[in-house]
Amino acid sequence: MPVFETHHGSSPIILGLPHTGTDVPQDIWERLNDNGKILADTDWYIHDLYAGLLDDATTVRATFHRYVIDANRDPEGLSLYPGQNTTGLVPTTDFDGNPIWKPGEEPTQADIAHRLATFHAPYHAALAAEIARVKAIHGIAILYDCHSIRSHIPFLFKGALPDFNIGTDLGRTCNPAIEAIAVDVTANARGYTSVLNGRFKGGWTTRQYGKPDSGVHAIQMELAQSTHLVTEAPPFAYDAEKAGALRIHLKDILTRMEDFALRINEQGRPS
Ligand SMILES: N=CN[C@@H](CCC(=O)O)C(=O)O
Repeated sequence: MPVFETHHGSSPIILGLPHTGTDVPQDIWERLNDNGKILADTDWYIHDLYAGLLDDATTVRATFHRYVIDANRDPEGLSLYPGQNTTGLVPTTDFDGNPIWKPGEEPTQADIAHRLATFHAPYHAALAAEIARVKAIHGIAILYDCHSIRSHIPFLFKGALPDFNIGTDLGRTCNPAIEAIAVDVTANARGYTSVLNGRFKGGWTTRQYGKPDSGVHAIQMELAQSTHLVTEAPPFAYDAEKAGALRIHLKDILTRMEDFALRINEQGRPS
């Protein structure tokens, strides 16, 4: 079972998709409790939502579920938000704080080490290789990490989440012009709400790869699932009409970021 899928595109944009996978090996599946087996914290359909928005963007998609191991967490196990509720490298709870493993079946240190080597490391080796390949072509690479989450999760945040949650680790992970594109498009998207570096500031992926001084820019987009699902509960069905309206804005963001990267590349070329 391949643990990731890649499309080697020609665009300067790379779409990271760490949380849309639903594959769980049988031996791990048997250790999940009934709550865990709902796989509630999946970024449902996010790869479909972004499909075809750019002509030839690179995509790197984890096919394994985040309950196997979370590709958007520090492999050393460091918390994304020390002191706040969040989920870990191999989560023990879902986003509501409820256990996902049968009693006595929580992952051991040996399990975590095995899953790091089998899932997390190969996914990130593929992502790093694509970033290097794209940067070699264009002199710049923009990693846009695609996420979604339920809009109401009291364990993680108060009230309702905005529709678009842009994360750049307080501006550290990309050129300000790239951040500004996401802010401008989402602020002007009628009927939608948005925030920059609110509750979701960018996960480990964004923080790890976003090194603007070296030409690698990273930005995370966390979408409220109410923008493209029928309901944010099982069976987590896709709402094609809502998604169609949302895709217009996502396409605008990605197209403008691609144009920015191609322009920078042109300007940076020796004459
Ligand atoms: N849908 C996923 N959300 C991300 C959020 C990362 C962040 O805190 O910015 C995650 O848990 O990995």
